[in-house]
Amino acid sequence: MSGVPPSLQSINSLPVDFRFTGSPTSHSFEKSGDVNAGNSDTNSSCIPENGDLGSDDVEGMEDSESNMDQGNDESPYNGKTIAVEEGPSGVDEDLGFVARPLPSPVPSRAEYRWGDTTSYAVKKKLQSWFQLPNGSWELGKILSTSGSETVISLAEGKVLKVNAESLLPANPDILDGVDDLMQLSYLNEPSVLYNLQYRYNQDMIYTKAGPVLVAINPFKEVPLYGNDYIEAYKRKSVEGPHVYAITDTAIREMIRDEVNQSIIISGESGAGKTETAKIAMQYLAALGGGSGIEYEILKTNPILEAFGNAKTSRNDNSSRFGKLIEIHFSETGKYRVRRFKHFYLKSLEWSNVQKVKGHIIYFISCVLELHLLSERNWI
Ligand SMILES: Nc1ncnc2c1ncn2[C@@H]1O[C@H](COP(=O)(O)OP(=O)(O)OP(=O)(O)O)[C@@H](O)[C@H]1O
Repeated sequence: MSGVPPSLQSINSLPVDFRFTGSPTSHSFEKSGDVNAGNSDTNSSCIPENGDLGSDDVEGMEDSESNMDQGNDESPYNGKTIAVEEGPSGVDEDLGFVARPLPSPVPSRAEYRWGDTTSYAVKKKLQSWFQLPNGSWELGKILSTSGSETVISLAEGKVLKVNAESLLPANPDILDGVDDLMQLSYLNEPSVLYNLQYRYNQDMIYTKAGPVLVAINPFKEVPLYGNDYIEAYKRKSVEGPHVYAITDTAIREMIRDEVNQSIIISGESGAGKTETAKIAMQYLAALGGGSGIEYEILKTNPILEAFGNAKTSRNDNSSRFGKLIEIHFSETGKYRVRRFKHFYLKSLEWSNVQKVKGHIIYFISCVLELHLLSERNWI
């Protein structure tokens, strides 16, 4: 398996067993002022030739759009307007039941927020994202606006009349590929997906989201690892988002604040949790000077995997065990950071409870714990 999603599909609209297909550079989604890019696979067949898809919303898309809404009920991006229903509430004497109170027509704070950015984008005629009925996002340029109706030009010269509230503002080109999603002016679903894809196309598989590191599985070798990179992150001569940087921060904060640290690696099966844990351990092992028990533990991985892994429909090398890896550091490490001969790794395996016990634990199947211990407590 390799490659990127064929288009900027909505997270909520991804089928359960969505697979990556195609090559890493195929189907790349360009963003330009002319909006002449995008995925030709997107659902153009449902768009009438005159491009006029109705005024309130996109006509001719009702069926598929309502399907889309069903899949996106929780999304703040589904462009739904707030239904203001009128009618009595209280006891209905004819029917003899207590009518439920009607939803408040007052938008929530979140709705105000999204509404504000959308109207700002429309007013300024910024590039905006429009969600097609198949869930893909397409970039459009706002041509004109009157009332709630907006005319946008999409890829391949398609011109649509849409409800302004169904649009989400896109970020200016200067923010393309920022290494922290927090830097985006507009933090909405298509902007996040676009930014991740933009970086992924250049083999930048790591992106920060504040203190969280987002990693995209490249399904190929990427030139981001090895001694040169480890040295660079140790010296802090590079600052790009990386597992090495997260691991470095964890260890430094453990030593500085004398507080144990945990690195929680979560993601669906095949996302790359096990590989990511190994990359973090490589960094710790290198801090230990490149010899000692830490390397021995790393070398046991293939043996553990031989017994504890299996081929599944999602991953040729799927871990059948959850992993908790505790790494104990001596207090003296505080002063002699390089002397990690004092630490040892203890790798605990427990049967794969996360696969049977459900959702939440399922996503937390690899935890690295860094413990600062007094040497006299060592076993
Ligand atoms: N950083 C990476 N660089 C290159 N390939 C990777 C990387 N991360 C993951 N992969 C590829 O993806 C495959 C699946 O990754 P991995 O086994 O770590 O997934 P997982 O999240 O642990 O899955 P599961 O929950 O099923 O055990 C790996 O065998 C490897 O081929």
